Amino acid sequence: MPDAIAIAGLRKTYAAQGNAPAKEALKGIDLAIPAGSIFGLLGPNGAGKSTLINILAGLVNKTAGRVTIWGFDQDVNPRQSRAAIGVMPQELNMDPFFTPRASLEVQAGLYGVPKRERWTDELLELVGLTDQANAYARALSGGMRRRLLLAKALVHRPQILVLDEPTAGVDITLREMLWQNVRALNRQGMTIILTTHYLEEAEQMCDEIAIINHGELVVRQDTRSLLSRADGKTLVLDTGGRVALPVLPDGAHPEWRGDGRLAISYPPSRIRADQLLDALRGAGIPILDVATEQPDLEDVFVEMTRG
Ligand SMILES: Nc1ncnc2c1ncn2[C@@H]1O[C@H](COP(=O)(O)OP(=O)(O)OP(=O)(O)O)[C@@H](O)[C@H]1O
Repeated sequence: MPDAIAIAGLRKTYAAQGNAPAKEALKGIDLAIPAGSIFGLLGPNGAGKSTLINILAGLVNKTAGRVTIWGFDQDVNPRQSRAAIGVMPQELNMDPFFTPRASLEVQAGLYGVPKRERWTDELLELVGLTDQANAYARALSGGMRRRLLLAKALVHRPQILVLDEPTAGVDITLREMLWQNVRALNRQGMTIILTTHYLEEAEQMCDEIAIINHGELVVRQDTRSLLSRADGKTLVLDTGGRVALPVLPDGAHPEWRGDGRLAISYPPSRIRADQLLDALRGAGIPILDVATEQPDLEDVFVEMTRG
């Protein structure tokens, strides 16, 4: 797969303003995002995610480094590199006097999309705004505005779609609709980059994940192997009530839960589940039911961004 985006040595320092000192928001990021992926960009508040996205979108000037979008160097071919990317921003401000249809037409005009190549009606249909096509934007609900922002990001048929916190404060129905849209676009070949604070969502949606912290890339991995980095699993057993426990393999930590079940956390890199089960059975402890609990992205995230 060629890279949709290649970033090398990317730095951003915001100049000092008044009493605020200069701020180094990105400290030399190297990152390649493969074409066709759904890529998650995660990090705690202030990590530099918006700065990175705004640089990609051409809204913030970088201090140093190279950004190549769909094969076009941002400094050499600014127009082509901008045309390859569409950004759905976080904030919901929009012109209150434009209807959704007019908004999309204006946006298409800004990108120089000729009239016959516009797909306004299809876009309105795609995001479920056909019925509101001619309503004033100020009459749209927050959810409808968000959908309009998604449509606006797509007017010029970009190869890469960037979503900045697309589901922050959005209800379940809208969230599902957004994700259906995003998956459908991805199936058609569009590369998707998203930031989100909902780690569960990133875990479900993203093929690959990068975590940045304090302006540095701390990890970039496919989601599955990232999850397996957290070396901790839990075996949860119903032993029919509290019983005396035998000695367990070194590294296993048993604990009785409030519901009377026995939870044994262990590092799967060193201990296998059957060693634990053998030890219990060897001590004559009945095992009425077994479940396992895997670490999730939240665990990995906390581990990677600690300190
Ligand atoms: N225009 C600016 N001028 C000065 N400092 C800025 C500016 N924009 C961002 N910063 C600082 O740069 C750092 C990175 O901010 P950024 O908004 O990129 O983080 P983020 O990861 O997007 O955070 P969040 O999840 O809260 O949106 C922060 O310390 C922020 O205060």
